[in-house]
Amino acid sequence: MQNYITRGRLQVAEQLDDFINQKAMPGTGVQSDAFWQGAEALFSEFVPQNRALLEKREQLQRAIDDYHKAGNPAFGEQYITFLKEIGYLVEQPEKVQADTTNVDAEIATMAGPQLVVPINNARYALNAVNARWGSLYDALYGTDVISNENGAEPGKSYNPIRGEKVVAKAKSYLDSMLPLAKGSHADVVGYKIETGKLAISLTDGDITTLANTEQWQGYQGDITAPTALLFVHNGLHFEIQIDATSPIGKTDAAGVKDVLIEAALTTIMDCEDSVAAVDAEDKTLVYSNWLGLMKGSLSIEMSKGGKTIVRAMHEDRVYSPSKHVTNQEQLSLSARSLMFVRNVGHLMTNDAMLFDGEPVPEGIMDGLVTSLIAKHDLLNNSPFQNSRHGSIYIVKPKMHGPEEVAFSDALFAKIETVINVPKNTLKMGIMDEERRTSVNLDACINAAKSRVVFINTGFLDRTGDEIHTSMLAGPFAEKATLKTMLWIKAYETANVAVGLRCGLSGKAQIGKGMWPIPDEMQNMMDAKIGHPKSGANTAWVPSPTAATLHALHYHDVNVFDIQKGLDQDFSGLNDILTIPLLESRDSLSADTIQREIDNNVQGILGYVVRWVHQGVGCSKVPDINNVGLMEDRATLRISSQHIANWLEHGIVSAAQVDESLRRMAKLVDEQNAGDAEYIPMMPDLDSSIGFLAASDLIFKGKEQPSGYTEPLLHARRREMKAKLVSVK
Ligand SMILES: CC(=O)SCCNC(=O)CCNC(=O)[C@H](O)C(C)(C)COP(=O)(O)OP(=O)(O)OC[C@H]1O[C@@H](n2cnc3c(N)ncnc32)[C@H](O)[C@@H]1OP(=O)(O)O
Ligand SMILES: O=CC(=O)O
Ligand SMILES: [Mg+2]
Repeated sequence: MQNYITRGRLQVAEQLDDFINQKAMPGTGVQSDAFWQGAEALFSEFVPQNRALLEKREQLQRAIDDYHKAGNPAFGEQYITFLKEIGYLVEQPEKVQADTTNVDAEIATMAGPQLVVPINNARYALNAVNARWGSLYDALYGTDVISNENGAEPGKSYNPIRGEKVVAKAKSYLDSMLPLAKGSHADVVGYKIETGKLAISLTDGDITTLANTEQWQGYQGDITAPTALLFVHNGLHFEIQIDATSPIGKTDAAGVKDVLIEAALTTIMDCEDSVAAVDAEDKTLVYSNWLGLMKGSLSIEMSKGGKTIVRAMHEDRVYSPSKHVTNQEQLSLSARSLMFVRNVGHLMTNDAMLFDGEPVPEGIMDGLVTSLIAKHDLLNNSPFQNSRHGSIYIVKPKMHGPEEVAFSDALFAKIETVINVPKNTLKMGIMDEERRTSVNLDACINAAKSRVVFINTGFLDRTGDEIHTSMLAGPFAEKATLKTMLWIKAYETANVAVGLRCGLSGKAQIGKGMWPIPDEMQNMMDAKIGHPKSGANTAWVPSPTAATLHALHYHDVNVFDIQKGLDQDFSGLNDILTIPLLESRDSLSADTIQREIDNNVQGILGYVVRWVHQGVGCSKVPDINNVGLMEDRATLRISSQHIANWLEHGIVSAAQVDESLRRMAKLVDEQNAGDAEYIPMMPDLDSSIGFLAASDLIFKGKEQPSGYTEPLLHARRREMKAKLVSVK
């Protein structure tokens, strides 16, 4: 039984109430009585509005379903007219100009990777905030960007053949990021500072310097024997690290031991799709990690490589600057990724708080509590600073259209009064990941034009919404084909164009989505160069290593130059609205269908069982070819909606899906056999809560609001938690 503390019309779970009053609030200048009175007023104003917005989603979906059921054309003029008539497609405002102020450089004027991390995993969250800088040597050595050919397998201990390949590759990157006036970094035998300038000795005895001497920013160590030289290119810093006594440095003619590069400029601390947080206990953990990050106090003891270490947030990096940079004694650069917090969307409620006896909309609670916590950063209650401009960065996911953005904008304004911070302190990252947002993006930006700090194409949720919205229009193309079709290309292009025409360049991020194959880094390198080339100044990566590698793309491409040459008037509406249906049912062989179902079912089970049984919100799950895929709630939405769609249109039968579920459950249990924490689904599948959750997600997929997976996942996780408590 949950104990609640009464706060006017609110009841707050005791554990959360204690956390807010005793940990989060002290030091914010916010008084308990005023806070809870403000919170009560906030919920009373916004709960009914939240409900009405959800009802509007349902109403539109019913109208769209009826339209398709009646056999109307799912394209062209008639379709567009219909979408306008029902209020799905709204009149776009003429000229939208974002006027957000006090935005940190990492968001506004820099271009580089954005890391996303489940906030309830302190170990990963700390790793993420520290991923502002990454070792290029480690990133290359540890991934398939360096091939195993010719004896270069990673092996158990250091392989010098692989090491040589790493150094050669890193130096070729240096040649393009930091060209020398003469020769190559591969031929350098010494990097020295002489009379305030860089003197770079080459194997042929010549001494050269940088082609552009302004790139050199400073150094660490003694001026006569620097341990690090700092450079800048395309606004990103990097260091050549020198130590001729280190294991790597002693094999290098110039004593270079590593190249350290600025990597994850920003990180999204995720309370949403990568976490499983279903009750007061889980939400308190989420919020307390955020508090630790905002107060700079989060740390964990962990064992790694046989050693116990303490992981905490990194101190700034300090250099002696070169003369053309500043006359000051020291140059200090942030060693931490600038943090956003992703709140949940408008759909879910959570009984960590009750309002008039009902669980509150979780998004409202997240907004209030995460903002209160972030006030510590504004008041410098931390040895570190997140925003140097007094802003709190919140990502709002899964908003459908401009009314929902306007709701968040008004909510943020009210939260500002409750926690007593200036208007527009709370900034908004708008996920462009629902179809109604994509087709009304100018209006969405307009609805938060003084807060917007990013628009990001969350193509995974967007694909799930694509399927759900047009569930009754016909069977969809195979899952892998969906991401190559007209609609998605137009959506991606339009997002950048809208961002540019709304004045986001220089003020906000135009972002691209996640690389969901964490171990395929060479493929990421081939694919993700497309992001800066498309004019996006950030894109999501799943890990610090991926951030380090993806950072190289922003050296290859100057995004802000690209943005200047792009067509800002692109609309692509017809293409965006072209539903990616299967061209012909006959093109699908029985084998293809079986494979598609098995693959989807395996992904669903592999993810869901850990979510429901263990509370793990983001997993690497092997697909049918044994390739580990990042699975989160958005990828689950796609897989479950896809099967629901094929069931609806008779491409597969319920019996076939059920057979696949049972066969794959055995396989998934086997794949997890090495995990001591894993709770198997077998042998009694019909009473396995995880298995039943996966099955519901498919068979009840058509009825789920917008095809979201949260309602079923939360219910089953709560059931599992209750069961685990009862057997203790
Ligand atoms: C559609 C969307 O909403 S996408 C957004 C949601 N998705 C995400 O947030 C993805 C975040 N990524 C992850 O959670 C993980 O990378 C996974 C689940 C994909 C893979 O995790 P694992 O299988 O544990 O990774 P793996 O074993 O290869 O690596 C673990 C190491 O990498 C680090 N790591 C992995 N991912 C991250 C991350 N996102 N941030 C920080 N560190 C990370 C861990 O700290 C760990 O290092 P440590 O031992 O020094 O602590
Ligand atoms: O949140 C990201 C997505 O792709 O969905
Ligand atoms: Mg998403």
